[in-house]
Amino acid sequence: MNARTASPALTLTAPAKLNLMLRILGRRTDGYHELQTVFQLLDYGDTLTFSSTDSDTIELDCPGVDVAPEHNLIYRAALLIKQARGNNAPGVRISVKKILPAGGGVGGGSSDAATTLLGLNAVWRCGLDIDTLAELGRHLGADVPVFVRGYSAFAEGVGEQLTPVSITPRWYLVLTPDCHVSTGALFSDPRLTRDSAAITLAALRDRRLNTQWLDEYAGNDFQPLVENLYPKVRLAREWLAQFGQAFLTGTGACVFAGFDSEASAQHAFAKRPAGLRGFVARGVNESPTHRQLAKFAAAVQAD
Ligand SMILES: C[C@@](CO)(OP(=O)(O)O)[C@H](O)COP(=O)(O)OP(=O)(O)OC[C@H]1O[C@@H](n2ccc(N)nc2=O)[C@H](O)[C@@H]1O
Ligand SMILES: Nc1ncnc2c1ncn2[C@@H]1O[C@H](COP(=O)(O)OP(=O)(O)O)[C@@H](O)[C@H]1O
Repeated sequence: MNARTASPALTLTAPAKLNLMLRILGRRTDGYHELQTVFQLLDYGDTLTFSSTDSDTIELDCPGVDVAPEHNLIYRAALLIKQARGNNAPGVRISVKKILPAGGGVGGGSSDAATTLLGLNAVWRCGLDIDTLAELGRHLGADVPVFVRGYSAFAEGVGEQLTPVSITPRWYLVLTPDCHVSTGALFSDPRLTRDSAAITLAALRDRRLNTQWLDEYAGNDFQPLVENLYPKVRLAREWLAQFGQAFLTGTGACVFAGFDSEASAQHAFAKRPAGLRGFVARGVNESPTHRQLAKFAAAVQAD
């Protein structure tokens, strides 16, 4: 192995998120929307492995994502880090095990992008700090910074102003209706309501969001429009509602409900209507990616 390819392979989880509440407050002059949302990270996601190669290219093996390789958010994130590194970055192969539904509102593409920024920063020893990586991520998508920072958060602005929160841990059953919702098309739909009242930071109290807080503020402003446009989403959400409050995440199409135990979530999942896909996952306040990165850094240092 030559000096430019000396890093060991690194495998990281790119976790999913749920929007436990989402309010659209208004539209800015640049067309983007002011939001308030609670990002709940999940201990469940895609797996990305970064291996050094002897070439100086970025090779991407990402089956299951229906976009040209150069438009894949993983490739675009890798290019950004390569440019930020400035001097000749070694080659890398990025192999992806994709389990999150693309365009499902669970942030799979954004999380893959954030994990690539974090992973290559470590493998290539770029030394970029989290603020710089979050800023790079913002150019790839509004949801990328929360995954770069790696904590569940109350988000404002277009989703980049983050206040860490501690959410009472729960298990979530997430269902994936078989339809693709375009985020851009929804935001530009004239029927979308954009005038929700803002939650004040004071309402976050001590930043501990328990189930009582969530019961009070839960709801997603995209839900009525999405259910109108995609009846399969409404059917899935109504089926879930027999187990407790059920909501759309992000712009959909996934819907979710919270449970007190894994067993009760799995029990409900086992009863789902035929043909409906989904998964059960635990809500976490810290991203699994950051835990794995800390282990990698310790191993590299000990080497
Ligand atoms: C609304 C959320 C909630 O999590 O939906 P999901 O994507 O997760 O479903 C996200 O913030 C979405 O973020 P993300 O999916 O990264 O969106 P981007 O690629 O940045 O933007 C896609 C398009 O949506 C519109 N857009 C996006 C974010 C925003 N705050 N206002 C907007 O108007 C813009 O037209 C933009 O061109
Ligand atoms: N690595 C990737 N994984 C998933 N989607 C990707 C990826 N790269 C680019 N995309 C594109 O980004 C869009 C949104 O992806 P995603 O983050 O999964 O959606 P959402 O924000 O709704 O959860 C997809 O529909 C797809 O066209």
